[in-house]
Amino acid sequence: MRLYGTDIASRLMLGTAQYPSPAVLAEAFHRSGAGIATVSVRREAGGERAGGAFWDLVRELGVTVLPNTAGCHSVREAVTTAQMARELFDTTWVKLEVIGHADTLQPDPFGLVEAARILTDEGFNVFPYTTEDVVLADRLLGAGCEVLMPWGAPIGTGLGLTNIYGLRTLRAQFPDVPMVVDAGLGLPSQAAMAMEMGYDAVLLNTAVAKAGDPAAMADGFARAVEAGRLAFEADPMEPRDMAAPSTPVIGKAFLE
Ligand SMILES: CC(=O)[C@@H](O)[C@H](O)COP(=O)(O)O
Repeated sequence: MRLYGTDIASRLMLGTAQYPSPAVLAEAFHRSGAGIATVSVRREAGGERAGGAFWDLVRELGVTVLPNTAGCHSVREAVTTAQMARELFDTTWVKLEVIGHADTLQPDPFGLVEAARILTDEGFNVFPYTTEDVVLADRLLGAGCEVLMPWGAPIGTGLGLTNIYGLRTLRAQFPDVPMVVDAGLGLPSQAAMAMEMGYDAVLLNTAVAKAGDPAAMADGFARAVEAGRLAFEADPMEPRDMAAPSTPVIGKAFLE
């Protein structure tokens, strides 16, 4: 998978928040084989884990760091946080979150496009956390984003793919744009489904960090992502309403 000119081996991306301990976080990453770790710059920089130890732990994971602007509710906050992330991690990559609604953590579509334009003009490679809205997707691409990250469901809910029609439509409308289903996944089967639909990758955090055994869950997600991708590439059959016998011709084992 190629994102902003960089080859990423794994199609699973993991968040770094809410793990019970640094050791569990490291083990979960190890079992997941994730190629990208996302880090909330604003939360970590301001919280009890502020300072070198947490950043060092993230760097030691040996994966590509995708800083995010989680917790930002305005364009200004998001842009400032992205600029801070660039200094901290020496990267132009940023997962852009501009939250517009406190209860659903739904992105603010207007602020998102505005912030995306400012950041791409400043040379950032923006990964916008968005919805399945095709018009918003079009505006984000117009603002210079080359990757989209539509939600599966609101962050932290574990509800899975709540708008399958919308996600299918989005995927079909922009077939050449790399897209990552980000947020709301609760189970590996939901990640597999996103991959079967042709999404390029999934990003999740809560489902792994809050599992009873985060490392085992990370492993489960890794296998599901791989299985889903294999199925997509294998050109799945079209479902049909009418039954059809699996062995239609007597005495003929193969179609050829
Ligand atoms: C870590 C991160 O970037 C989250 O904001 C992300 O959207 C993951 O969401 P879940 O915790 O629902 O998987």
